[in-house]
Amino acid sequence: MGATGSIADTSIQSTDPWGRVCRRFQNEFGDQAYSTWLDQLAYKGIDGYVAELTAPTKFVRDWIQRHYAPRLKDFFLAEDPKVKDLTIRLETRPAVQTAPGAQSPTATAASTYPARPRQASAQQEAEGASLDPKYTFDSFVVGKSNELAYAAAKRIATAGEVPFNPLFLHGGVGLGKTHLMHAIAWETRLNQPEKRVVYVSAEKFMFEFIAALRFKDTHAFKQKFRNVDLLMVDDVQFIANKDSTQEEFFHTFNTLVDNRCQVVITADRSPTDLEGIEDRIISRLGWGLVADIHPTDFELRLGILQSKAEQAKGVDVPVEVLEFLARRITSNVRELEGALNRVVAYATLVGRPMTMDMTRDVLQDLIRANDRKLTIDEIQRTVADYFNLRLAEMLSERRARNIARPRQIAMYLSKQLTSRSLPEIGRRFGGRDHTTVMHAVRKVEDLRRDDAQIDDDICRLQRLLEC
Ligand SMILES: Nc1ncnc2c1ncn2[C@@H]1O[C@H](COP(=O)(O)OP(=O)(O)OP(=O)(O)O)[C@@H](O)[C@H]1O
Repeated sequence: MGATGSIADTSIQSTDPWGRVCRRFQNEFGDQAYSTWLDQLAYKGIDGYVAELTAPTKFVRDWIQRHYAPRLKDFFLAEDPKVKDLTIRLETRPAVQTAPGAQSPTATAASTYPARPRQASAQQEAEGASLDPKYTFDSFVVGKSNELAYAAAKRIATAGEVPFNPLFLHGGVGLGKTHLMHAIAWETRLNQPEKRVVYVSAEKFMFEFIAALRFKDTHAFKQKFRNVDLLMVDDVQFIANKDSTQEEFFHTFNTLVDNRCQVVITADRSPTDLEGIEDRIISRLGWGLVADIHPTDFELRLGILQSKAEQAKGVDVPVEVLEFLARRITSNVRELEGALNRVVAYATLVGRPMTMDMTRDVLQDLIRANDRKLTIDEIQRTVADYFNLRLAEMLSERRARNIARPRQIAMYLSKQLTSRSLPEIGRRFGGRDHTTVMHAVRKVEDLRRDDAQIDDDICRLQRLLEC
């Protein structure tokens, strides 16, 4: 929050109208709405008869415009009779800087929100608040590994017929499943506010179900989860081996799908790999569209970092630091964000420009944890991809230079970057002799000295292979 934005700052309240506008807002809409929405704005002053505010993202700006702008104008007018209008401009702020070391919260609570009047009540706002306002489609960076999941999620959030039900998103930890679900919820709220949307973690679904059984209130529970247009259940693997919860989930799921209400499910693995979940449920989960979010590649990690770093206004993050992070922190996006936050926070605190040495120092532990052993298989695939060859082609007997050269480079990299012996490498390259590998290694060493283009290709490949 900008210096002029905090209502806790009493000196501000007494000297400009913003503090008092905030106080009015908080009284009318509640603490939750204040901290979720208004606290994100910065007050810029009153220009003539227009009160000027800025918002950090398009999403926050649009939301406030739609839901709160008329009341905000009233509040300004009450403070200053000159004010006839209100503008909210977009001004990105240093999001990574303000939350050093913090990881984005993962919403776990159920959030239910029926279609709401333009002016939401504080209670309704509090219910919606477990959705993270940062998790929108705008802030989701799309790459090869997540494009199907993104497109399917977007499709659900946009009005119109959806040709698949349910949508089952799966992928490893921290790859954006929850982010996409929240984005669906936010976007649906904007585009189709009449829809009843429920987002719930499978864990919360189970706890609510158990509570309903305990307090003999299963009717209300069923009403809540079956009387919706869009149900999203996060981390469904959680209900593995929980028999009665599974049963209830199955009925809820069937009721909704039979009524053509959209269901979105996420899990850390594909339906067929889910263990401890009944076969009939697994089979139904796979009926719609199953979209896998694959681990990120270097380009996507770099894209995500660039997008986060752009928000870190006032902190200059050198490209080489971004590339270094994208190369070395490969585990998941949550860890990647955490790493950037840590370096930004450190540079800000010590007041020094960010350098590679600083980055290596600050992230020693993370870098060590992300060190991994490259396999010959990965090298072969990366090299084949890089030179636009099929893997089988590269491993074949063909001697045409456009195939033989990449093969030699892959052999060279296998020798450089793994601890495999020459005969082992030969075997992995279609059963070739160790002398062939030795020849390839020498040849590539010579070429690197004489041919700048080849040297450049190999440097790029090494970077791609995260070495
Ligand atoms: N493609 C992306 N673009 C921008 N941010 C991303 C992307 N993918 C993941 N993130 C960010 O990474 C963090 C982790 O994502 P998220 O919580 O959605 O992961 P998840 O797949 O639900 O993980 P888990 O299995 O732990 O629940 C979030 O801060 C999210 O915003």
